[in-house]
Amino acid sequence: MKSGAVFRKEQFVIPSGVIYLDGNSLGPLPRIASRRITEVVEREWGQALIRAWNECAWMEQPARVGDLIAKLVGAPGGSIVMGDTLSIKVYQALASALQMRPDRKIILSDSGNFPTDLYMAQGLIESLDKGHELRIVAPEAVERSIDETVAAVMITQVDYRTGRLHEMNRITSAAHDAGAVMIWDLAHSAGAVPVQLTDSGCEFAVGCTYKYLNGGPGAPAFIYVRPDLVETVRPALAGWMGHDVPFAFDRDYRPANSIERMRVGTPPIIQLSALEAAMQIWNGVDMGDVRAASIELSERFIAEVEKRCPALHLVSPRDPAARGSQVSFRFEHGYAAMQALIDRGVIGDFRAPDIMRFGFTPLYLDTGDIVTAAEVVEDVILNRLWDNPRYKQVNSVT
Ligand SMILES: Cc1ncc(COP(=O)(O)O)c(C=O)c1O
Ligand SMILES: Nc1ccccc1C(=O)C[C@H](N)C(=O)O
Repeated sequence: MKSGAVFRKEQFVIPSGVIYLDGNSLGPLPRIASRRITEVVEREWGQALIRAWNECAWMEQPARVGDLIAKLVGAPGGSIVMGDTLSIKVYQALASALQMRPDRKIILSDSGNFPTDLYMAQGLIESLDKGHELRIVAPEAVERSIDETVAAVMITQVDYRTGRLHEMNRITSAAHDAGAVMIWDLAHSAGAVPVQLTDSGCEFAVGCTYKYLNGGPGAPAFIYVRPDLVETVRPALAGWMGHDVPFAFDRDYRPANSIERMRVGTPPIIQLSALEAAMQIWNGVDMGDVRAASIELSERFIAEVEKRCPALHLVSPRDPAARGSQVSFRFEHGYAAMQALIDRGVIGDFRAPDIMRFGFTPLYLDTGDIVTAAEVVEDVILNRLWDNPRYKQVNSVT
């Protein structure tokens, strides 16, 4: 059975024998991206050389691809630009936000945020040396912790460990009621759940493109700035590609009068081209349909796993409306169990100390995959296949 209108597995390279439940960490290779990379390398870079910046419109690519992302996250054209890694985009958004509230010193985030977001905040605070403080509260406590001392609320919408989903509009309204600036990290949201940035009213949003958007390892991040602010935000990283006229080579920095001011340096053209091609997969895809299919798959997976493996404890919210597009289970031997699963073609990942994480991506997963994956989980858990010295814990990616 297929998960409805959004299923398009034939457009991806999925190795045979693999059920891929880690598209929430690194999306698989879209066939169109593979073809496009070859073309960009051989024809554009190889033949056009430096001329390609003009002839192949390389220079406009960060904004052009930003417009494709904008369609998926409910933002207008011209409000998103691509570049750098997500860590850098978090830094830029946060630095800009703090400049907008010079009298306030608190950055509010939650313990479900991904470490790099918190580290970037800590690093920025040190560099600024103006007495800012990072306040980290429990995910459930975010809304009630927003008060008039908070300069910026910086939250990742979907908790990378538990999959818990924050209500974007509610938290944004609470931030605005207290006069704080709202920054959303959409790393686990873009291409996973419906997002309406314009409706939310948030000032900034950032996200990566190598997960649900399938742009490939190291694909550039995106940053959204609310259109009414774009001519006043300070970009923090004053790189030449964000200059109003980069090729005037002025001595002094003057930011572009558009979202382009959030650019920093030379864009990664090959990687951006892979992403631009990968975005074609979303043509005709409704995020509401993706969400419905994702919920169907994740509900089925939870039911199948709980029926078969009482030793696994769900740590994701049971209410699908309160989850992103992933499901996590706690299991004491989770690391070893995940290695055993991966050995058997069911690829998820592990997050310390004991979380087995599974991502649901209806573009290339169907119910049959989910049931098969649950059967393999059952085999690994009930037959203690994890209890093997080969699966001893090391500090690895998955
Ligand atoms: C919420 C969040 N922020 C940031 C990152 C990573 O940032 P970067 O792309 O700079 O490695 C991730 C995942 O790697 C993430 O899940
Ligand atoms: N960028 C990576 C590079 C290597 C391994 C994992 C990642 C991830 O993206 C992890 C992801 N952010 C997570 O939610 O765990």
